[in-house]
Amino acid sequence: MSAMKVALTIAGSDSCGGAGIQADLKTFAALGVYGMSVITAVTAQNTTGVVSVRELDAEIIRDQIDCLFKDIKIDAVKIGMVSSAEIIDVIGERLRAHRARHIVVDPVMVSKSGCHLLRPESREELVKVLFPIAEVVTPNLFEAGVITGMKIENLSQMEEAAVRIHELGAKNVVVKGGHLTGEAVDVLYDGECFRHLRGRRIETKNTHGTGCTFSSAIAAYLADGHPVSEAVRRAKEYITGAIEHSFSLGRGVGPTDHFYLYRREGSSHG
Ligand SMILES: Nc1ncnc2c1ncn2[C@@H]1O[C@H](COP(=O)(O)OP(=O)(O)O)[C@@H](O)[C@H]1O
Ligand SMILES: Cc1ncc(COP(=O)(O)OP(=O)(O)O)c(N)n1
Repeated sequence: MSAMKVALTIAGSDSCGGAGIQADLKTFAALGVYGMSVITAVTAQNTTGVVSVRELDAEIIRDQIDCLFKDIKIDAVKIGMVSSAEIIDVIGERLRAHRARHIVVDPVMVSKSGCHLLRPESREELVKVLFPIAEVVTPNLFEAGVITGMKIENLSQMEEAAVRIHELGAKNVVVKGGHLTGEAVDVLYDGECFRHLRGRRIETKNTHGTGCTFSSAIAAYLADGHPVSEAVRRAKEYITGAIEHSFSLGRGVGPTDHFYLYRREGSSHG
């Protein structure tokens, strides 16, 4: 039997479990990878929005990272909500020190409900410190627009944004088209070629945590030894299925289902 693969998420906690650390750990588990977490911030959040945010101190973030890397071989790392420049700096410095491999950066900026999960004044630091250590970065249209200063409304603009983000140091860029209309197409750029990852658009309001789930699925497949293009292709298939089986929870935007493949026929949810 081959050794268990291990993935680490460095992200914020989402109290309602649809995004952040909780979505990442569910994704790792569903994909058969052992999941570990470094929490950067705690959000009080439900399906209708984010009520409040508390960043953790840089020291406890550093200690979480150091104690894991000193003890355990980590096959891939996903980075989500990082909140502030100080937190970004400690993550970048410690991941470099530990020579972390297969880093996926989801440059989370604002939640779907409109709450800032990264201080706007720290956006440049995120790009400067975390993009050069990333194997894959996964901006959505808004994030790609902020990073490049472009207005992005179609596939050719997504390609141009991917090239510019690649120039900022990320080895592979996936610009996600989840917020366009029509087919859900993402653009992968590896510095040489573009690949269009096409998925059927699912008509649902329940898309809480889609970006978190997609990026942690990429990390899980990288941990499992897949090359980037295959990891991204499989992650796209996984998020499409998870959105297809998303469900209503609470009064707002419900979560995706990570475990639909495991449910016995006949079981149901709302
Ligand atoms: N309604 C949908 N139907 C199918 N795929 C979707 C839908 N919404 C988002 N996706 C896919 O989910 C992934 C995450 O994208 P997106 O929702 O844009 O990220 P974020 O949560 O960062 O805004 C992408 O692969 C995107 O194409
Ligand atoms: C703690 C935390 N991290 C990230 C997000 C954003 O998640 P995302 O997958 O981009 O989608 P929405 O939550 O905005 O639907 C979050 N909400 N909370």
